[in-house]
Amino acid sequence: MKSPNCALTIAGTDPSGGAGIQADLKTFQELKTYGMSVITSVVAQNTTGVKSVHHLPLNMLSEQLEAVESDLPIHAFKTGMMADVEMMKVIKEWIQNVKAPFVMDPVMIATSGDPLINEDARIYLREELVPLTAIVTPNISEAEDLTGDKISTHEDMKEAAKKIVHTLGAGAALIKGGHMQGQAIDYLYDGKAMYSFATERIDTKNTHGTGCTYSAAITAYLSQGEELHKAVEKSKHFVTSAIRHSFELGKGNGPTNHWGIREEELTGEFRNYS
Ligand SMILES: Nc1ncnc2c1ncn2[C@@H]1O[C@H](COP(=O)(O)OP(=O)(O)O)[C@@H](O)[C@H]1O
Ligand SMILES: Cc1ncc(COP(=O)(O)O)c(N)n1
Repeated sequence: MKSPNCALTIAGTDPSGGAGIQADLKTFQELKTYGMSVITSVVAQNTTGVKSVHHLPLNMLSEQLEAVESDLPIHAFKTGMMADVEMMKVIKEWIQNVKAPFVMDPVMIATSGDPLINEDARIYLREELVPLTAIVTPNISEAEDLTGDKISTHEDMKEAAKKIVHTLGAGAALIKGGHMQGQAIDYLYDGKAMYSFATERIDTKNTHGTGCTYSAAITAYLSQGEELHKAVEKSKHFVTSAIRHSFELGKGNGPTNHWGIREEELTGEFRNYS
């Protein structure tokens, strides 16, 4: 068999299987992408929240990165939880030798409200890592943190996307509207054009891992050579299906369904985006 497209995630874990590394690998697999993973932190969490976190020693982080990069192709990679500046420095050094699109999910707070990254790390992420990205995918509060501006309207979302590209130096910015009212609308700005991706709001609390799943899907499509705005459009479809078919599991915010898209292929429920 020919060699597959290969995607790597660099992120924290979720033993309950809905977010982090576990969500990323499930997404890669669904999208026929060979998935690889480098763990930054082991997180004891479930659908109700984060219980405790253990950061891997820095040498283990760099040795994992080296183990993957020295042996296998990387066609695209993403980062999720990177808890502190020391870890980010190791990852930055590694990124500088890798010639593949970098998708950053600027993970700061879990859906449960628990912080996943410290204050110094927010600044380092913004100043040193955002400029290396092909695309950064903040939700509303992460976009507010990155830009320093309050976001209340769709116009504010578009302004934030432009600022993240033109002022912070990202390759592109996708501002996710999951936490706004009304339709679930996301805005993508790639430095030239503004695109919007809209779906109906699905009435569910089971959204644990949506951001991880979305950015992993974008990484998978980019690893296949898909053009950026097409990769986002297809990923919006993927994450919407995952939310529509999400699971009533656990006592908190249940996980999304990574095979939701297969259920829709069977029943023919496809959506178009503006
Ligand atoms: N209830 C919902 N119905 C439909 N789409 C949603 C819903 N909640 C979130 N989304 C979508 O899921 C994706 C993840 O967005 P968001 O929840 O804002 O990110 P995060 O998980 O990082 O907080 C976006 O495409 C957003 O529009
Ligand atoms: C290790 C890890 N990374 C990221 C998230 C964010 O999850 P969500 O996609 O729900 O914002 C999480 N809960 N745990």
